[in-house]
Amino acid sequence: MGGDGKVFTLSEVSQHSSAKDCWIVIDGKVYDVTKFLDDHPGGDEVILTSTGKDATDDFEDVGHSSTAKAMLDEYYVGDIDTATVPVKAKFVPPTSTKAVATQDKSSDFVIKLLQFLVPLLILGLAFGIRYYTKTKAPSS
Ligand code: HEM
Repeated sequence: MGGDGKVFTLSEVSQHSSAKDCWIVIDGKVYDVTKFLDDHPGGDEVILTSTGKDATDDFEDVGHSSTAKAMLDEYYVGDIDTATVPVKAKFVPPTSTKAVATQDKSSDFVIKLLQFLVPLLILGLAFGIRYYTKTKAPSS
């Protein structure tokens, strides 16, 4: 089946969400899988739950074989108007980058301070011991 360059909106595609008339969207393309529903090895239910939305992730997550991917062409009816498909939410790390940056800066400062203070402390201790042992030592 050829697409004839047709472009559908997501709401148009959503009108074909039943077992008797079933369209799905995968990778920006619209497929009329009505005739395939009964033959689908994964059953018709899974395909029906993937209607009315971008089913690319559903299709990819299953790990369909190249044979399955090649079968898609047969059901191609047109393209989706991508402007009508909601953009997927992007992953946002739980802590803001600003907080992480400040945390990094303060621990950096503590490390630098310790790098400066610890040798001084050791030097001071060495001088202290030297002074103490020198004054206590019996004079010859
Ligand atoms: C036109 C679209 C689709 C085609 C041509 C198709 C084709 C196939 C084929 C040939 C298999 C057998 C295994 C393989 O060769 O990878 C399969 C399995 C499967 N498909 Fe699809 N599929 C389509 C859409 C979907 C969608 C939208 C879902 C939704 C999640 C889905 C879920 C599954 C599952 C769960 C299996 C595994 C069945 C099992 O191993 O028990 N498929 N599909």
